[in-house]
Amino acid sequence: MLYNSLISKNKEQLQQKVEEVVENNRHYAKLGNLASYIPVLTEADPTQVGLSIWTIKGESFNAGAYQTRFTIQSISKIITLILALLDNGRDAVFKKVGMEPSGKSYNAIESINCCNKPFNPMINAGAIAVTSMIKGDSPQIKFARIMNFFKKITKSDNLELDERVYLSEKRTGIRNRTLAYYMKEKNIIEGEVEAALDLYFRQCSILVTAKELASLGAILANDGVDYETKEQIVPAAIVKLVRALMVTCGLYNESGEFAVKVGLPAKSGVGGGMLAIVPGKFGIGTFGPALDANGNSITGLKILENLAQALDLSIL
Ligand SMILES: NC(=O)CC[C@H](N)C(=O)O
Repeated sequence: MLYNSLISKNKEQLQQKVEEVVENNRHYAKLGNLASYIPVLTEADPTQVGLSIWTIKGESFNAGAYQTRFTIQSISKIITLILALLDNGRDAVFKKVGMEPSGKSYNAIESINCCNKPFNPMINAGAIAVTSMIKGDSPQIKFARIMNFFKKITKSDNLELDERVYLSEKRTGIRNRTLAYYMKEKNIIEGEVEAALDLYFRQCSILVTAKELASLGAILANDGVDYETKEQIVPAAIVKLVRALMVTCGLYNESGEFAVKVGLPAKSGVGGGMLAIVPGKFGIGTFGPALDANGNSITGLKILENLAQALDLSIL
């Protein structure tokens, strides 16, 4: 495989490739738009592009705005899903949330299936339901548990909440409120609806970098084992489940096209981040806040497509 020969023989070649794909795809930013339904997100610089690769041997290759901080948004859904699975077990979680692609956008009003469950944990409705299952005696304790787990799984102590983005979304998140109240009526949301929404808005507003996403990706590529300490942070069976949902639902109604063009488990966020996993090899984090019509980073998609082709990365 090209990747194997690159990593063992010539690290400079891989570093060069990383820089090249960032430069070659920069211009696509012009074709996208910032997420304006969360007003503070329109303050981002749409021309920024960054890429980071973190291997399971602990090596990293970076280019462009890979250290710029942005809100994690929907990429947080995979981390809270892992925590909810650890807290409640697989049966309890999937009693309330489905495992099928919805074929609709991440905040579609048609997010609930015929059994009154949200289609999957990667769309907003499913993620809000999952977040409502996280354990803790108070909202503060629940958020502290989420934050600590985010820090552990990204191997970064620098994570913090972007208070302005959080308040901006809390004020304007009417669609998420609508979905959550409907799910409360159907007994999907546990506890108070506003408390679940508040926790969800907070988890989405945690600041990360492309490099931190790549590090998280490396742990998921390494079947849940921290590539430095060798600690099993997430059981391998949960990693498999999450990677499967990323392939089928991670990019919402663009997941099928992405599987054809790239062929990797991935998750996007409207803050401009993308995370992709190359099992057994490395994690990839990208940043580019200009989004396509489906809410996925336009430069992130192009970068991943180019990288997958150049390094023959598809797992399919
Ligand atoms: N796709 C996304 O990143 C959506 C996350 C955003 N916080 C929302 O709930 O709408």
